[in-house]
Amino acid sequence: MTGPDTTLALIGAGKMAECLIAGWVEAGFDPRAIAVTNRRNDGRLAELAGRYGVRAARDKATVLKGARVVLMAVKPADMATALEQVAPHLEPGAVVVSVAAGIRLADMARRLPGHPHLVRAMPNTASRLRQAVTALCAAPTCSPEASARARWLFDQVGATVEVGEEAFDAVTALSGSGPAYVYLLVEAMLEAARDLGLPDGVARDLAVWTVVGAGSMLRETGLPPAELRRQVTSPNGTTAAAIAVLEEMAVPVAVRRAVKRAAARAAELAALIAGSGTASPAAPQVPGTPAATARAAAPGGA
Ligand SMILES: NC(=O)C1=CN([C@@H]2O[C@H](COP(=O)(O)OP(=O)(O)OC[C@H]3O[C@@H](n4cnc5c(N)ncnc54)[C@H](O)[C@@H]3O)[C@@H](O)[C@H]2O)C=CC1
Ligand SMILES: O=C(O)[C@@H]1CCC=N1
Repeated sequence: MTGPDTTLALIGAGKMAECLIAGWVEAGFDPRAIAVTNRRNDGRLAELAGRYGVRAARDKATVLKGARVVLMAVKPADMATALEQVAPHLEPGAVVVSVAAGIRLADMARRLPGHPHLVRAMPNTASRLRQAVTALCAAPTCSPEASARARWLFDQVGATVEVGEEAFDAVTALSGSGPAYVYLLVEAMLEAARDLGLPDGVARDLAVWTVVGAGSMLRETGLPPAELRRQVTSPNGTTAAAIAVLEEMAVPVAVRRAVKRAAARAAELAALIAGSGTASPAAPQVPGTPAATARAAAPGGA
């Protein structure tokens, strides 16, 4: 599946990098065409090399040699340093793709002066199973061929969609972070199932297939989620009783607020590289939540 044009270097060997590597190898990508590096020499590189057969090296010059795609998979706070380390070793035609939340194309360009082929991407961890959705946006300076090269890679691990850069914080909040919202819901469903006396294994199977089935219904029928929900909800039945509790507890309001807070946090993370110094390393609490209220009430709290 791969040739010299898709020789790929990953900068950062964390969770997102591994999900992408797993997806690409599963897609038939030659693991020897993938090189990965990491900041720390803590066994992580050997682990990935052993698990997937990829090449791994601490030295950036080694992994970047011949790379036609350079995937930046470090945390937003580490992006400035990582880009500056990469800059001297880039092949002229390489496309540099960042998957970092918040980091803007203009911020990448500042750290890679004179390098035109820049792409932002927001995948999610389902790339491990080739079921991700990835949003992409290329810099205006990026050649169509380089942009297509980047998109092709993400096509191998799920669906892709091109969006304007102004949409990226919203995309990050929706589909980048989105799997975690679903997992939280399943965690709570499983805790309730245990309280109701269901064995853990049975409950997990039931919950997993429920989520898979609901996702497939959304995808295959194309119906609005409200209509699909209506089909489940018999008047005065069990679902109606459950939904009444969720609405009483303002769960839909909380979810809307959570997704918007994630988007706002992406915008704050942009400041980490822009150097404005306004971003806090940890996400601040949403005003009105118990933790935020407690902090605000504490001496010196804000
Ligand atoms: N985890 C997720 O579900 C998703 C993460 N992302 C983005 O992917 C990026 C990575 O996230 P994770 O994999 O979750 O984080 P992680 O903390 O698991 O991995 C980041 C890795 O980068 C390494 N690193 C830091 N500075 C480096 C440098 N200068 N050179 C080489 N390696 C360096 C760290 O040692 C670490 O192993 C973040 O920017 C995040 O916003 C995007 C979509 C989903
Ligand atoms: O939580 C984060 O900041 C990253 C970006 C999207 C998913 N994980």
